[in-house]
Amino acid sequence: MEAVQNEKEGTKRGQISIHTENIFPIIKKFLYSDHEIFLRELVSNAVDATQKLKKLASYGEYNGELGDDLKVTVAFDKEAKTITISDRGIGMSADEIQKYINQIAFSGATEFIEKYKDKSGQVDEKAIIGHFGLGFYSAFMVAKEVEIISKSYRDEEPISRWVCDGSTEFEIGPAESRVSGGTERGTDVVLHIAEDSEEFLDEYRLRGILEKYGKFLPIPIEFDGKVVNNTTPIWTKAPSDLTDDDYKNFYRELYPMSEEPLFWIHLNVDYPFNLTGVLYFPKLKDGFQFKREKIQLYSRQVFITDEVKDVVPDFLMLLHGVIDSPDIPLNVSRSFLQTDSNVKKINSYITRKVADKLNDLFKADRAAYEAKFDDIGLFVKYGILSDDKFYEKAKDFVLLKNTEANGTPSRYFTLNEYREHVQANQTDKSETVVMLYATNAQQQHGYIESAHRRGYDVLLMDTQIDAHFINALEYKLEKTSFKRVDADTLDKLIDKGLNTESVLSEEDRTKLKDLFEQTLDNKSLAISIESMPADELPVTITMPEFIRRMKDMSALSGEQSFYGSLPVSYNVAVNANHPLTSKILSTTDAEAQKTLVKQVYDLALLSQNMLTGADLTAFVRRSVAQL
Ligand SMILES: Nc1ncnc2c1ncn2[C@@H]1O[C@H](COP(=O)(O)OP(=O)(O)OP(=O)(O)O)[C@@H](O)[C@H]1O
Repeated sequence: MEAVQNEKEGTKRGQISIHTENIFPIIKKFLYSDHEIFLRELVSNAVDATQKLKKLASYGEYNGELGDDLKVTVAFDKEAKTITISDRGIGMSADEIQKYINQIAFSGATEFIEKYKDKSGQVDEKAIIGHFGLGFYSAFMVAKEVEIISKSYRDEEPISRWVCDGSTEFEIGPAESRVSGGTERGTDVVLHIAEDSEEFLDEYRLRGILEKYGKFLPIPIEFDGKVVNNTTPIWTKAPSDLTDDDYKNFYRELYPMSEEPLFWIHLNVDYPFNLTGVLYFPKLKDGFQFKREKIQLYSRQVFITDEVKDVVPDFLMLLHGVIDSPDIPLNVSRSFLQTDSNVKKINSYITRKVADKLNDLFKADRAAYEAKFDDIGLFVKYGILSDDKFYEKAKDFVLLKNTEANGTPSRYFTLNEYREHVQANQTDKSETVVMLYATNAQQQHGYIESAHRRGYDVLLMDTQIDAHFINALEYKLEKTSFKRVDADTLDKLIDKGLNTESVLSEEDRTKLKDLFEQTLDNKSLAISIESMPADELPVTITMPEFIRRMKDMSALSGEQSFYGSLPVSYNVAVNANHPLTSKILSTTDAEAQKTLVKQVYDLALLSQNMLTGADLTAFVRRSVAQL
């Protein structure tokens, strides 16, 4: 540290000096955790160099032949233990090599953009990948020695050769020819692979890396005589130039084994950040059997990662597709992504676009939207749960589906429509609209039917996310509560304050309760005698809403929770007004009375799909004996 005496006595000011010898090994080791990245960096440089040449030609600053095949070639030699990346781009003179390569972190790319910014006002920053002036050095993660043989596009410059063994010393001098033997413009980067990196001297491995990172690079990349990339992926084109088939084909290119997507969104922004991409809504099979990490993140057509956790809102992680943004740097780190303001903006932009698209689909063709809703519903509900801004839009297009009633097929409603639909008949004495739902139309059939008989409507909430969804709706919607049809007796589910008269005396009620308690002899059952309409079942088993819902919610989160570990409790409501109840009371034979109690209780279990094993066998025997 150099230090100078400050005016104030005893205080010194200084400047920390960094020595390249010290920092070089650190860069080599920590620049990228993944060594295969070297190829991405070097191929990106070669693509950049080619793009720059095209740019110069378009500005009239390069008048030579561009050649038909402005491609980048990757080759390897197992014997010589080399990997060579060659391009026919702008090339470098000896001075430029000294300037761009020898000065770490002095990026030629940044300088290039600066220089050409004002030229025509249309320098395409997006076309230039490099930004940091560090990428080249990733070569030393796998090579013990690196050669650059380069011929500048300027005719007067001779071919130069630079060699460095990864120390801070290098050699530079003239060369006779390029690696190909010719003297044409462009650059060869020859890596002499270190012993611990010989795994890269393998056709399969190299092709894999090229296909992973370079699948959509804008300049053809040739490996082993074949071009590995598609230089004009659809996200680089204007939506108006694309057909549905183009989008579907591209989806297949990305995910060869997948079913056709439901629909897609073409993203395209250039202010306040740059972003293009196509997001697909996949067909989701059976609730939550989806795979995350399906969205691929690119920066100027270079693949970066498929961990888009911070760029894409969590609830949209189920989407598929690509996002390309030059505003996301190549060497991204998690902590960077989390704090970067562009990333936050991208996140809310994507949320908005998705909401708008869904809204458009809903408005444009409701029937088609409804047909897809079973698949889309998961995104929409998940979005409502996780993002208030999304909810603000989604509340108009999220749909509720009811169960079919007496031959009336089920229908979809928006939140407002549904409220309208049930308000008159399902408002309780505290002015709360009670929305009834079933989680399994088959298992809860008996309860659904009883509700329908009273003219109530029952929603179907049969996806795993629904417990959370209705919980969220209860918070968001005023004076609304959701109750599962079997959460209580109907009079209590929607308590209108109208009590059905009981035909039983107080004494009979106590007697009946004691009789059920003794006969069923189960401490976890809460038995009550209720005055219900005579045409409802003699016994109804219910499961209180709150604990059950909490259990359902914790089941989805997969975590052990307080509610998850609670035992299920059941309420047994005996219908005081049912004729069988009077019959039980008037039966004088104690055994016959017990049999009746067991029988009506088992019937209630049976209707709830809860009668199994030995209890079921006993019930069947008992029933047969009575016939
Ligand atoms: N194949 C090449 N042809 C011409 N110039 C090149 C080539 N490879 C590297 N360069 C020059 O060397 C510079 C430094 O390259 P380097 O990869 O270290 O950084 P960068 O590409 O600018 O940024 P990044 O760190 O993002 O890769 C480049 O900006 C470019 O000017």
